[in-house]
Amino acid sequence: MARAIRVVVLGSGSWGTTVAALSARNTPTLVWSRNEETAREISTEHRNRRYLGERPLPESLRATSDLVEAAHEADVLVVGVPSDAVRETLEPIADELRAWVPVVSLVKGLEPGTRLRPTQVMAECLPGHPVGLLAGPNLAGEIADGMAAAAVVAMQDDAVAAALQPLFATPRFRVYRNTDVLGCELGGILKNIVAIAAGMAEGLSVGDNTRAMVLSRGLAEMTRLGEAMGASPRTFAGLTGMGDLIATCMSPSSRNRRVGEALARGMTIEEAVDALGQVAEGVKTAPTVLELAREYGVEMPIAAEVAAVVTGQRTPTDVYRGLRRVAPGDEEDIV
Ligand SMILES: NC(=O)C1=CN([C@@H]2O[C@H](COP(=O)(O)OP(=O)(O)OC[C@H]3O[C@@H](n4cnc5c(N)ncnc54)[C@H](O)[C@@H]3O)[C@@H](O)[C@H]2O)C=CC1
Ligand SMILES: O=C(CO)COP(=O)(O)O
Repeated sequence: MARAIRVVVLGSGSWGTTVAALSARNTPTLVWSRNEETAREISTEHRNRRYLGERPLPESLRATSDLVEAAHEADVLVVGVPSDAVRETLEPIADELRAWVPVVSLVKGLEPGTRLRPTQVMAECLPGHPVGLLAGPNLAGEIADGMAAAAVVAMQDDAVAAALQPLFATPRFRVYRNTDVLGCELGGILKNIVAIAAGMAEGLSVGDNTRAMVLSRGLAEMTRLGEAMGASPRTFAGLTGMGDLIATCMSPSSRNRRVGEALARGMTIEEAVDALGQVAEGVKTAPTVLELAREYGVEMPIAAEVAAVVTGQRTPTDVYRGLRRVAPGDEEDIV
């Protein structure tokens, strides 16, 4: 009998640990933490208290703080560190992985400086490995609590996606497939910026119509950039686009939304990020996305406003007051 596929998850934050817990229900799974104490806590106490409180993790989930040991074990490699840590995490293990180990990104930000998407960074660091991602409306705490949710595994090769599906799926976690890796990845990255705008709306107590306007025009500009970059616009109407946008903008537990709320209540960006103590990818991604929008000749007014706030050039109140000054164009004018 063939041995079971071994999944290795790099990163033991809220989402890396949660995905590792899903996978551990299906197949042997090891999670790598840069923090030795966290690795011990996961292996022996079946908890990751800093990120997931007292939620129990499967007893079969093992953890290590040895990156090379983790790489040697992987039949499938899942990357769950923040976008600015992907390269430094993967470069040391490029020669430690077996040939053709599929790499699955969980990361929803752009690499600062290079403007590369996480799957592009992964392909650069680990040439010869198929690279794709798992994304969707997946707030870690709810999934760790066993609430029903769905995600998409996106790989260029649908046969690889089909082989990965059952590793992450559980009766309460449906995993769909998509071959539009670019569209699925951009959805997860771009919605974080709109979630900061939605958080500001919450903090300023704007009306529900205003919130709906921000979400729908946010989705329009996400789709516009995606299509200009070569993604299918249909992807943005699915789980990784509209689905993730709705979850993140509506949920009080979204870190990006919480940053927006904190800014609207008068905190500086540094205070808001410090108070969070976890990653909110939209903060660093907003200015980088604007550079991409300029490169592709696409208008992204909401991202521009969010970038102006997170870089300290405008206040949330100015931004929402400024909505009145924007002349509306043709709603269908997507590209
Ligand atoms: N938490 C969630 O609900 C979801 C998060 N994501 C994405 O998953 C990615 C990871 O986020 P979370 O787990 O939520 O973050 P987190 O803030 O909960 O944890 C980040 C983890 O990365 C580790 N880390 C930070 N810098 C590192 C470095 N330089 N080298 C190695 N490890 C490092 C931290 O020690 C921690 O274990 C992000 O891109 C996020 O947008 C995607 C879907 C859902
Ligand atoms: O990506 C997420 C949900 O799908 C998590 O969003 P936050 O990073 O804003 O918490």
